[in-house]
Amino acid sequence: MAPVQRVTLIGLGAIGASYGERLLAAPDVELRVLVDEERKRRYEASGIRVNGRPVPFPLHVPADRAEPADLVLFCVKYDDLARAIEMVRGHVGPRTAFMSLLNGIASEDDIQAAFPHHAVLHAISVAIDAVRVGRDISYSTLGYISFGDATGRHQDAVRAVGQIFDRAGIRYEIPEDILRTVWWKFMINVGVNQASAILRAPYGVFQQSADAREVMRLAMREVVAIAQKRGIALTEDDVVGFDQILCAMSPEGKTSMLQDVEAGRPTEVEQFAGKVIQLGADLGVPTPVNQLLYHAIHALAPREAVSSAFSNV
Ligand SMILES: NC(=O)C1=CN([C@@H]2O[C@H](COP(=O)(O)OP(=O)(O)OC[C@H]3O[C@@H](n4cnc5c(N)ncnc54)[C@H](OP(=O)(O)O)[C@@H]3O)[C@@H](O)[C@H]2O)C=CC1
Ligand SMILES: CC(C)(CO)C(=O)C(=O)O
Repeated sequence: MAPVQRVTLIGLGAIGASYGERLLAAPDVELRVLVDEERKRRYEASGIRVNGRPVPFPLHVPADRAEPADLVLFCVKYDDLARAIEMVRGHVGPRTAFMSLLNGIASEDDIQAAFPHHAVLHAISVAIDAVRVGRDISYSTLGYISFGDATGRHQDAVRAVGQIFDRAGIRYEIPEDILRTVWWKFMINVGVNQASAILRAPYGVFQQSADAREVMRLAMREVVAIAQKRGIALTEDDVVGFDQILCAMSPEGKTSMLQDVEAGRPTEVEQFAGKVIQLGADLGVPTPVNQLLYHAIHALAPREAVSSAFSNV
C-alpha cells in the first residue's frame, strides 16, 4: 500500500475529534470529516473545540466529489455504524483501507461484510480519557491506539497506518495477536463502562473503592470465561492487570458509557452486556452479572423511552 495521505474520518465526537485534531495538523495528511447536511449546518453554527481551542475541521457531505481515501477511520457509536458505512461509499477506491475505533467486537465484521475485498484493520484505543459535552471535547491523555491485521494479508496497510500515526504524533502499538487485544478491550468495557454507568462513577471512584473495582471485575470475569471457550487466552491476570491503566486515568475522567447516560444518549449496552449474554448462551457460559447489568443499564434509559416501553407491555 502506498503512503497514507487522504484520511476520511466519520464521527466527530470524543474519540474522533481528539485523534482528528492530530491528523489535521499532521504534515502530508489531507483529512476529510464526513458528515450529513444536518450535522454540517449544526457544526458550522456551533464550531468544534478540542481542549478549549476551536479546530477548523474540513467538513464534507456525501454529495461532494471526493478523491478516494487511503484510510477510512470510523469513530461513531455502534448504532450509527450502518449509516456511516453507507455514507462513506463515495470515498472508497480499490486501495482504501479501513479502521474502526469503536468499542465492542462487532464493528470490523460489519465493515468487512460491506467491503469484502478491502483491508479492514482491527483497532482499539486504550487509556484515552476524552470527554465530550456538546461540541466541546477535552482530554488529558490520548493514550494509544493498538491495531493490527487479523488476516495476515495486509501488513502493508499496517505499516502505512503506522507511518501516518507517526506523522500525527498519535502513539500506537502493533500487538502480535490483535484479536486477543480486541477481546481484552472488550473485557475492560464490559467491566468499567457498565459499572461506571450504574454507579455513576468517574475513574476516581474505581481508583479509591475496592467495592467499585469488584463490581467491574465480576463482569469482566464472564468475558474471560467466554474468551477461553473461544480459544482466546484471557486470564485473571488481565482482569487484575487493568488496575495499572485505571490508576493512570484522570480521577474526573468518565467512560464513554457514563457520558452517554449523563447526556441522556442511548448507550452501547447491547454491544457489551447484550453481546456477553448472547455469547454465553451460545457457549454454555453462565452470565448472571451481565444479565443484571443489562437490565440495570436499560433502566437508566431516558425516562420517556422507559415509560413508553412500559405502556406498550
Ligand atoms: N469516549 C471515550 O473515551 C472512548 C470511546 N470509545 C468508543 O469510540 C466510539 C465513539 O465513542 P465517542 O467518541 O465517545 O462517541 P461520541 O458520541 O462522542 O461521538 C460519536 C460521534 O459520531 C457522530 N455521528 C453519528 N452518526 C454520524 C453520521 N451518520 N455521520 C457523521 N457523524 C455521525 C455523532 O454526531 P452528533 O454528536 O452530531 O450526533 C457523534 O458526535 C464508541 O464505540 C465508544 O465506545 C473507545 C475508547 C474511549
Ligand atoms: C477504556 C475506556 C474506558 C477509556 O478509554 C473506554 O474505552 C471507554 O470509555 O469507552
